Amino acid sequence: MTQSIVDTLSSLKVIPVIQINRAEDAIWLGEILTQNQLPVAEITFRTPAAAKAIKLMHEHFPELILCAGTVLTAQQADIAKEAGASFVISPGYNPSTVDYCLNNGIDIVPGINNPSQVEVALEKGLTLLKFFPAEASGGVKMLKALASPYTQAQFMPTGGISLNNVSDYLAIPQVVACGGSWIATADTIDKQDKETIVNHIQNIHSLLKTHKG
Ligand SMILES: O=C[C@H](O)COP(=O)(O)O
Repeated sequence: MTQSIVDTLSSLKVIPVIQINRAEDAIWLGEILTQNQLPVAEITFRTPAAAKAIKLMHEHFPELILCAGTVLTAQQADIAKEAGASFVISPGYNPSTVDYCLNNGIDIVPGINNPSQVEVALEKGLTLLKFFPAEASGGVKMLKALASPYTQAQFMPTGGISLNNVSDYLAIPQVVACGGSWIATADTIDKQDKETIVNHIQNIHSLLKTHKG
């Protein structure tokens, strides 16, 4: 992972986690994200449209930081990279997928939610980790406890995060950015409900203006 991408994620603070059913929706969605100063998206491999959606978003908005989420296999990691994703994210720590990515120049942010997984990741040289599922794993209290022995680790908490608790996570110094599907849910994307998505982004910006750190 390049420091420049980590710095950009850290300045944006929130990553929309996107499940897309019609790849073409990636175009208007990418436009909304870039026009509303949240130029970042995690497109999840939870639908057959994921790869094409990544490709379309990357082609139309090359300035947008694009990653592939729910990457479970080496093959998906390859497809994501080929489509234009800058890095891939997995829900858990899958040793074979991680090793494949490390050996093939694909940046990966693996999911962890306990100390043993953090240590396995650090041993591989991976310091940016997804804390997932954040709320169900103990939330802010758990992440603070988990982060404290590993000063070199940084985290992207995801799972159960919303406007109500995102500030609490961002207040932890080792948190780079939080992921969340609430910004552009699968349902709002299916309905092409652009107004709701823009409102969510504007609410994030309003909240972050008051966020210290
Ligand atoms: O990896 C992505 C998560 O499933 C998103 O969680 P969320 O829907 O609670 O924001």
